[in-house]
Amino acid sequence: MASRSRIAIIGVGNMGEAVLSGLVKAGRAPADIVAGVRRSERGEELASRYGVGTATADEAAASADILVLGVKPYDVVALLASLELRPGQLVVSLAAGITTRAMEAAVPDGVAVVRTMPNTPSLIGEGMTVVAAGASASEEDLEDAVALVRAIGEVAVVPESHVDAAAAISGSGPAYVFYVAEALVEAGVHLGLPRATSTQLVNQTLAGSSLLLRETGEHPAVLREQVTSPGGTTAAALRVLESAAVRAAFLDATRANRERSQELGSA
Ligand SMILES: NC(=O)C1=CN([C@@H]2O[C@H](COP(=O)(O)OP(=O)(O)OC[C@H]3O[C@@H](n4cnc5c(N)ncnc54)[C@H](O)[C@@H]3O)[C@@H](O)[C@H]2O)C=CC1
Ligand SMILES: O=C(O)[C@@H]1CCC=N1
Repeated sequence: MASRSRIAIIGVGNMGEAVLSGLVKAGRAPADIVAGVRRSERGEELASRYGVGTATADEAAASADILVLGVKPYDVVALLASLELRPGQLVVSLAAGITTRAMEAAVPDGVAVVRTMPNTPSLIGEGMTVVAAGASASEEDLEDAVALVRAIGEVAVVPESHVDAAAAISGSGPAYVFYVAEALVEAGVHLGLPRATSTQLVNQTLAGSSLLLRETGEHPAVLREQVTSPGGTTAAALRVLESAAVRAAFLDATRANRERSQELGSA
C-alpha cells in the first residue's frame, strides 16, 4: 500500500522524537507528519522545532495512514484499544516487550501491526532498527514499515522471536556505549586530564572507532589486535578488563535486558 503517506507519531518522548527528527531530516514532508501529544506545550515545542502538525492521540490516529506508537510499553495496548482505528491503517510499535499478538487483539480486523525496535541514534539518521511483522501484516505492510524506519538509519527484518534479543543489543546498545564514554571521561580526569580535554578525546575516539569498524568491515577482534602491541600499554589495560570479567558482564547484562523485555510483554 504505497499510498500510505500520512504518519502519526503518538507519544513523542525520547524515542518518538528521535523517529520524528530522523524522518524530517530524511526529507519526509513535515506536513505529512502529525505528533499525537497529551500536553499542548509539548505540541508547540515540536511544531516549532520540526514544523509538524500536532494533535491529541485520537485526532492524530484519525488523520493518519501509519500510526507510530512511542508510548511506554505498559500504555500500548490500552492506547490502541482507546483509538478508533479503521481497516487499512498500519500500526508500527516502538515498544519493548509488547508482542504483535497482544497489539492485534486490541485493534479491529484489517488493521496491520508491525513491531520495531529502534534506537536513539535515529535522531541523526544513524539508527539501527529491527522490524518484525505481526500475523496481520502483509508483505506490503512490512514494506511500508521498513520504508518508514529506513529513513532513520539501518534496518534488519527479523522473526519476532528475535526482537527481545535484538533490543538487548541495538535498542539499549547506545546506553552501553554512553556508559563506557562516561567511564572513560572520568578515568581521564582521574589521570589528571582537564575534563574538557578528556571529553574531547573520548568523543572522537568513540566516533572514530565506530566509523573504522563500519568502514573497514573488519571483525572487532582484528581491529583490537591492531591496537594491542605485544607487551605494550593496551595489553596491560586489557588484562585488567579481562580480570574484571567485563566480557562476561556483557553476557549477563544483555540476558537481563532480554528477560526484562519478556516481563514487560507478559505484564
Ligand atoms: N528510549 C529508547 O532508547 C528506546 C525506547 N523504545 C521504546 O519507545 C517507547 C517510549 O520510550 P521513551 O521515549 O524512552 O519514553 P518517554 O517517556 O520519553 O516517552 C513516552 C511519551 O509518551 C507520551 N504519552 C504517553 N501516553 C500518551 C498518550 N495517551 N497520548 C500521547 N502521548 C502519550 C508521554 O507523554 C511521553 O512523552 C517505549 O515503549 C520504549 O520501549 C524503543 C527503543 C529505544
Ligand atoms: O530501556 C528501555 O526499556 C528502552 C527499550 C530499548 C531501549 N530503551
